[in-house]
Order: sequence, then C-alpha cells, then structure tokens
Amino acid sequence: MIKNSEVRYAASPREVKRMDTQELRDEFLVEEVMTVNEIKWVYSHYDRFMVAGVVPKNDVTLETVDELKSEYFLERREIGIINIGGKGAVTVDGTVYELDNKEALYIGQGNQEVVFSSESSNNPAKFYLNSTPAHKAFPTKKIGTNDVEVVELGAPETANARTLRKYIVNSVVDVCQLQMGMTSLKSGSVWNTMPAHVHDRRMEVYFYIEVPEGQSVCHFMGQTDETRHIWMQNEQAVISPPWSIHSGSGTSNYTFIWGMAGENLDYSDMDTANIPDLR
Ligand SMILES: O=C(O)C(=O)C[C@H](O)C(=O)CO
Ligand SMILES: [Zn+2]
Repeated sequence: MIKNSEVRYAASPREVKRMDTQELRDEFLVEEVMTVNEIKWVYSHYDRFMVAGVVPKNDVTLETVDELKSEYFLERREIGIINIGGKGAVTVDGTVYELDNKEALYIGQGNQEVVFSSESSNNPAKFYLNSTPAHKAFPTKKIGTNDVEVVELGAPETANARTLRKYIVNSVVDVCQLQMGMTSLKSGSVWNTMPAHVHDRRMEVYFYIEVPEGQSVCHFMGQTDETRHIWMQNEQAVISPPWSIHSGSGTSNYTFIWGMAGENLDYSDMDTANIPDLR
C-alpha cells in the first residue's frame, strides 16, 4: 500500500464565507492533477469523491491508498476515466481497452488489476480519473465519442455558447453514483454553467482543460448570495461542494470535464439561480 493521497475535508458555507484567497485555494483547488508515471489522489469528504490524473510514459498500475483500507482500489469503488492526451490503453483484469483522445472508460466495482499505458511515450495518454464508492458491480464499458449524449447550450449573445457531452451518465452506462462529462466553450464564449445552479443532492468536481497559454479561468463558487472566486490555470481541478454554485468565466474559450456524485443520478435535478440575484 502506498501513501500517494491527500484528504480534503468537507467545509460548511459558514466556514467558507470567512476564508481568504489562500484558504479557499487550499480547501478546493487541486493544482497538480496530471502526474507522470504516478497517481496522486485527492480524497474529498464531499461524497467521498476521489480525483487524480496520470500520464503513463511507463505502465502505471492502479494501487489502493490508506484512506480506503481496502485490498485493492476498486474493492468498494467505481471509476471513470477520460483520456485528454495521445492514444493509450487501460487493461482491466487482463482485458485491454484502447482509449483515443476524448474517449472514456467506466470500470465497475470488483476489478482487481487496472494498468494504464500509452501507445507512445513521446505523445503519452493523459488519463483523468474520478472515483466514487459503489454498492454494486456494473460491467466495464468504453464510451467512444459517438456514444456520448450531446447537448448544445447557451448563445453567442450571452457569451455562453457551449457543447456539453455526457459520457458517464445512467442513460449511456450503468453506474452506482458517478457521472462524468465534458463541456467545450465555443470561440468567443467564456461563461460556463450560466445561469449558475446548485444541486444539494450532488457534489461536483471541475477539471479545466484546453485553456490557451497565457489565459486563465475564473471559477465561481459559494451560495448564490455569497459567492467567491478561484483563478485557475490549465489542467487544474476544483472541488464544488453540494451547497455551492459552480460556474466559470475565462479570458478565452476553454473546455472542462465535470464529475458528480451523491444522492441521485438525475442530471436535471438542479436549482437554477436567477442571474440578477447573484451576490
Ligand atoms: O456548462 C454547463 O452548463 C455544464 O457543463 C454544467 C455541468 O455539467 C453541471 O454543472 C452539471 O450539474
Ligand atoms: Zn452542476
């Protein structure tokens, strides 16, 4: 068993209201997600959601961590994987699943050996990983770009025109509680998830990618009448508590991967804020 993990406890709205910039960043921002040849987990106490990334220039095996007190990582967990790099493969108990850029894999509870690899170490795969507790073993399934559910949202006039792709949702793959997808802002649009919403039944983690060099994304969080912001760079992730809005605005367009877990699998269960009511 290796110690390659960090715990983030669950903070309440009352605590967060009093946090300064550094405290907010320490609590919610995951600055380094993609690590070469190793996996460094962040374990959030919001719905026990785990987030990490791996760039396997050599083969990397998924190991359990102290926090889980389990024989192997997926003993009581499920995991979702989206590749944002070059061609790679994930081998699950001997079965090889090749994953090209923007292809995903869901692996159900009970699989014992998971190995990440790249086709070429010069253009390695970059696997983004989200994991949640699981109560049932659902089959492992690859989700290609043609399998996803695509939704067009927003408009250029409100600078929020974007394409949302649902990869790991219960209409695409059987899951216990994990949901994952990817949203891409169109050129000229900068606002994601605006109007902002809260879903007290589920927490969420955002992983901002494809932020051009020299640009940044300002992530918004907090209660609708008490918002805070965190400036984020390319390939950083942020934990969004269930009681918090989650929205962002960039200095250019960008993409992000969202992952959720909690009480239900109902993607549409969200309470939308009235934009002029945001404070
Ligand atoms: O741009 C959006 O809108 C999203 O991507 C919304 C997220 O998927 C979300 O917050 C789901 O609850
Ligand atoms: Zn949401």
